[in-house]
Parts: sequence; structure tokens; C-alpha cells
Amino acid sequence: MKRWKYYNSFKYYRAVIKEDEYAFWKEQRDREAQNLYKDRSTRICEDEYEESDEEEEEEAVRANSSRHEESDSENGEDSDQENQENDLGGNRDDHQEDEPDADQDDEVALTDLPNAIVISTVPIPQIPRSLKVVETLVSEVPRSCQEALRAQQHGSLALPRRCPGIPTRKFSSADNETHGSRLDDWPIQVVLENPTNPDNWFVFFEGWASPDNCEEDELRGEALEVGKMRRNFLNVIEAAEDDSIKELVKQQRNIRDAPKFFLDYLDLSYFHSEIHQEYGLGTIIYISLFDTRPPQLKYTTVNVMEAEIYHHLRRAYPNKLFDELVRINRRRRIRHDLTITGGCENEGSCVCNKLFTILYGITGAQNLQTLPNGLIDLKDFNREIQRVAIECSDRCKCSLNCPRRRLQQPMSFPVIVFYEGDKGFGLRAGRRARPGEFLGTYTGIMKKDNEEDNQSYVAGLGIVSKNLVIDALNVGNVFRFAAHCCDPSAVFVEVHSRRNESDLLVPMIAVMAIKNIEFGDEITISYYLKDVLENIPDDQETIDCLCKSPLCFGKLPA
Ligand SMILES: C[S@@+](CC[C@H](N)C(=O)[O-])C[C@H]1O[C@@H](n2cnc3c(N)ncnc32)[C@H](O)[C@@H]1O
Repeated sequence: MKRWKYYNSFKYYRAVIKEDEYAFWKEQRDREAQNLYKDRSTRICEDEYEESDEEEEEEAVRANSSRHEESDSENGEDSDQENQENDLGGNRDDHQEDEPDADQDDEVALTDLPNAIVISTVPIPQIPRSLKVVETLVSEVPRSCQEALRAQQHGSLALPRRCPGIPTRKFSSADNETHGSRLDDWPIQVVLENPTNPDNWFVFFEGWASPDNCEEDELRGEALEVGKMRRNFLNVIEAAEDDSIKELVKQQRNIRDAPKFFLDYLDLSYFHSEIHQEYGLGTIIYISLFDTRPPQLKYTTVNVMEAEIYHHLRRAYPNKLFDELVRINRRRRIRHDLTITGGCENEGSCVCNKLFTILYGITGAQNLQTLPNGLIDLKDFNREIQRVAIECSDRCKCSLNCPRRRLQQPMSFPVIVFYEGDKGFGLRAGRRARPGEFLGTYTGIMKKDNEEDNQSYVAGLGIVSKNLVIDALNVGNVFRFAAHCCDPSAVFVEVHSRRNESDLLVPMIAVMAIKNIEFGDEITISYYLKDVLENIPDDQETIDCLCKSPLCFGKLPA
């Protein structure tokens, strides 16, 4: 992705929200607040798996398809040895089979979670509490997934997996006698529709390789909701596509006919969703109708940086306290437009728009304003102009529930990472999104720009931090899957947001809907400005754009 360039316009706007929009938004927020929970440990995954050949993979998937098949234990033993050699991750050794730590059951407030990770082998003096320092990025199955960890330690079925942070071993029928007695206590990992009986579901328990059957009224909680979301999404795909796709959807619904990496996709969905839940973020479902390899993503909910970047951000001008900035700028007579109100619940003491004027007014960027319902005001929005959203900090004296702290609050927007054919994986909405709604943030490695690097997953910061980019090639979150569309449904927004002024200001890129996005619709962004797409030089290497929009420009710079 290339960075935005050439912005020259600057607009302010206000709007009145409608009652029904407010009710919708409030309901969302209440639901999201309830979703916040528990200590989950994995954020970053380190890939330690070696290649294994296709045959072994097929073998393992076949073995996996039924816990009750005799062949399970044999396959398990074979690949078990290999897995022990390959599994260099810390989980198996670190984890006891005993009950979870008492600590792990304690609720962790969103405010206690880090807003960025710094990689450093030496201690960093006076580092703010809002940052987590690690020596290396490690791969772990979330600590909250105790049964998955137990299976990782004792399961007899080894899986030749390459997805970072996903267990490489499960329980199979061979483990029934020793590990199968706690059925009633097991957490449900996923429920899948039974295509022959709508009231019946296939249930995969966490840590186990094959499903049991359950009637719908026996199931409670979130797993059933996620199962229904998956079913509804397949209905959308089936209704929209041609006959060959319909056939693939049918296979996807029938566990025994499902594509080769089906179980890997189920695991990615579950463990990445678990990581999300710790941060109050939404469910993720990964689906491919084809035999495509699952993405090798090291999952992170927050940006990651080397110590050098941390020091750079600490010294950066926008990191200064508001009062200091005012002192520095007193002589410059910066005028602040008092008509802009900005959505803070404490309008009188909110400094966000003053901050914008001091820090970014000169850039010509749009200063996005929040409506009282938490949506961004899109009146007069122009996606060809770079924009920034300033969120409140403790300096504004508002509460953590202030609408202008949207990215500091739970954001449980659910998404489906769906294999879109020649475009690769893309992103679909797991519920309706409103124009002006933040869907999440684009995370990855924050680093200095280097034109030599693969630019496919690089998003540039041009306002809050001019020289930095976020690279999600190997480390990132679901928003790195968003495809390009010449008439996109969402945009990137640079965000200046920190809970407290004492926190480091870590620039962020948020993804914001600019249209109504319905359940199952693709979430797309335009990787390029219109001007760039209209004027691609003849000698520039290009690829065909597959966005299918009536406004498509046809080609994308390669
Ligand atoms: C940021 S990645 C998107 C995720 C990627 N599809 C994947 O599977 O990981 C960008 C890459 O996706 C593909 N892509 C995205 N949008 C496209 C489009 N409209 N037409 C063609 N290829 C597209 C291109 O290969 C591009 O380099």
C-alpha cells in the first residue's frame, strides 16, 4: 500500500444525529461493554514450525475428521515424534496440567492492557506502564485456553501446522480413556451447523480433534452465536455466487467433504478470537472454500516496535503535554476555531481540537469530529484528503466512556476473513456497520519506511508521525486482509489517541466505514488516491484490479 500524498484542503463540519442512529449505537456500545473480559496472554506469535510434506498434512486432516476412527491413534503416534522435534515454543514446557492460575481468572480492565509492545533486550528506564517490553516476540496458545494447552501437552494427535500460535497437537479417540472423562467441563471451541438437521450442531470441544453432536437447546453462550454467524455468512455467499461456488459452500458445510485445511481455519478463528476478546475486540472467523493454505500471520492487537522507534516517538513533538505545546506556541498566535465542538462529553475542557490546530493544522488534514453517538461525522468527508482523528485524554477531564475515546474502548466488530479467489484473502463484515463507525485498528510492526521492503502490507503514517509506517506483512491483525477497491467501503484514518497524557503517544491507523456495510459485505479500502490510479505511467508495472466496482480504474501499481 502506498502512502497518501498531496493534501491541500481543510474543512470543518457539524451534523445532527438521528434518534434511531443513537439508539443503535448505544445498544452496540452496551453490548460491547459486557463483552470485555478475562486475562488472555497471547498477543504475538512466533513461527517455529518446519515444513512438512503434503502427504503428512492430508493424513493428519483425514485422521482428524473423526475421533472414533481407528486410524487416529496410529497417525498421531507417527507425527507425534516429529511434532516434539518441531515444537520449540514455550507452551508445553511452561504449562502445568493443573488448574489455571488464580490470576488468570481475574478480570483485566482494558485500561491495564498495553497499547503497544516494544522489543528490547536491554531494560528501558522509565518506560510508561502503557507499554509492554519483550525481548522477542513469542508464540503461544492463549493461556486462557487451558484444555487446548492440556492437549498440546498430552494429546496423541499431532498436526503438521505452520500457523504461529496455533496448537500442534490435539486429543483424539486414543486419549478418550485418559483424558476424556471431563466432557461436561470442556469449553466449546466451535459449533458447526449440521446440514441435515437445522436444530442439531456439530460441537468441537477445545483441545479435541473431532466433533460430537448436540441439540441446539443444549448449547449456550457465544459459541452458538458464532456458529450461526458462520452459517449466515455461508448463506450470503451461496446466494450471491455461481453454481460452482454453491457446490463449494455445500462442501464447507459438510465436515467430511470440507477442504484440506478446514481444521486449521477453525483453529485460527478460535485462537485469534480468544486473543481479541482480551482486548474487548470482536470475533474472527476464517473461511476458505478452497484448498488454500491458511495465512501465516503472527497476531497482534497492538503495534509492535523496536526500542529505537520507542525513543523516536518519545522525543516526537506530538508526544509533548498539551500545556507545554501551548507555552511553546504562545508567541505564534495560533488561532483555534471555537465553533468546532467535537463530541467530547466535557466540551468545556476538551483540548482535542486545540491540539489539532497546534500540531496538525498546518498539514491541511481534515480534523475528524466525533458525534455524540461515537460515530465520526462524515458530512463533507472527502476521502482524497488526508485526515486525522484526535481522541480525548485525561487532559480533557472526560470519563473513559466519552464518545471521543472510541479507540480506547471495546470494539467488538466481528469480521470474516474470507478467501476471495485471485485477490487472496479479504475481509467481510460480521455485522452491519454505519458510515463513520470505527471498525478497528490496523496493527503491525511500526518502523521507518524502507522502499526496499515488500510494500504490500505497508500503511504509511503521514501526519501524526511523518516518517513511520506500519508493516503487517508478518505481524499484524485482520485489517491487513482488507482488499483494495476503487470505490471502497472504508478508509484508513490516522489517530492521535492516548488515555493519559503520561502515556506514550503511539500513532495509530484506524479503519473507518464510510458507507453502510451490511453483514457479509466486503470491507475494502482504496490503497491509492484517485489521482494516482488515474495517472499510472505507461512504464509502471501494474496488476489487474479485481475489485469489480463499476468505478474500477482497471489497474493497480504493482
Ligand atoms: C494488503 S494485501 C490484502 C490481503 C491479501 N489478499 C492476502 O491474502 O493476504 C494486498 C494484496 O492483496 C491483493 N489485492 C488486494 N486487492 C486487490 C484488488 N482489488 N485486485 C487485485 N489484487 C488485490 C494484491 O495481491 C495485493 O498485493
